[in-house]
Amino acid sequence: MAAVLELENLTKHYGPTTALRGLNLQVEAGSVYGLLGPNGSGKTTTLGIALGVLRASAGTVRWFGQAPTPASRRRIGALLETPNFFPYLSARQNLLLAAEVKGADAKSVDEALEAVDLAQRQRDAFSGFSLGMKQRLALASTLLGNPEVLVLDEPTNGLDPQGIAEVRTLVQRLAQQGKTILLASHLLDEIEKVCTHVAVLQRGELRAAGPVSSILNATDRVLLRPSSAAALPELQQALSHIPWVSDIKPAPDGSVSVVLAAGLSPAELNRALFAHNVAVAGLEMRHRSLEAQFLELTGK
Ligand SMILES: Nc1ncnc2c1ncn2[C@@H]1O[C@H](COP(=O)(O)OP(=O)(O)OP(=O)(O)O)[C@@H](O)[C@H]1O
Repeated sequence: MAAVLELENLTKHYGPTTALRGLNLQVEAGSVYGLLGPNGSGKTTTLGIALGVLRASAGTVRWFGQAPTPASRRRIGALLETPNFFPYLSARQNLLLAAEVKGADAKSVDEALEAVDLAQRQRDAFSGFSLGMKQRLALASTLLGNPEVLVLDEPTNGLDPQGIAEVRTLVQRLAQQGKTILLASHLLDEIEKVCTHVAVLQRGELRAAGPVSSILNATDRVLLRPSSAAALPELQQALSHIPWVSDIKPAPDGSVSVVLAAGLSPAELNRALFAHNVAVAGLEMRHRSLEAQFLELTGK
């Protein structure tokens, strides 16, 4: 996969405040990359530098393998803050104005309205729109000119639950259509639902990065209940002989939790124990949520 965006060693100082410290990040084509971090962790600064609206104190930005140019900028649609739509103009009129500023044509307006499911409501005034519809229109404005990449800062911020659901569904659909998406959020839930990859930022530093699924899998644990209290030592003994089992931890309730190497399943563990003549009374997968990891990573 080609790298769409590469950030190398980005550092940003705002006077005495260091907002980013040597950030490295690579966004591959076709991914939905989540930038996850608490308030003030540097997400907006990262996006601002990537888009060229902020200047880095040090480090480099490459889009599509090259230093940014006006031509590469046209391949990117961005939503950093809520656009100022005119309340009494229709959705279509607002987008036509935005298209004029961007140098996009009317066909692009039709496509964008279609993409965000507002074609039916395009003649209605913006002021009558629900929060979700307003944000979908904002997303439509990023689609003008049909960019390959979308950069979205907290796209569901301030929305009601219905609006959040609408916007998340839309982001997923745009990703399915092949857009590469870089999205900042402080919501773990959002990242888990929408993103393929995640980078966790804390105080301007990268704490973890990778596919959402591998970050989750890497820390899943399997919980085993021995057939009786007396069988516990035997179970632990057998586990210690299985090379792809690690971090064997007895729990206060008499069960044992372990970590399996990548790609191995609880069923395979059961078979391996059976081969050691050990049968367990229970075996269950405990997914450690991204939230638990995030809290651990950020020391909260
Ligand atoms: N224009 C600025 N002047 C001074 N400090 C700033 C400025 N912009 C951001 N900062 C500081 O830089 C740090 C990172 O801020 P940034 O907005 O990038 O974080 P964020 O993760 O996007 O947070 P939020 O979600 O609250 O916007 C914070 O300490 C913030 O106070």
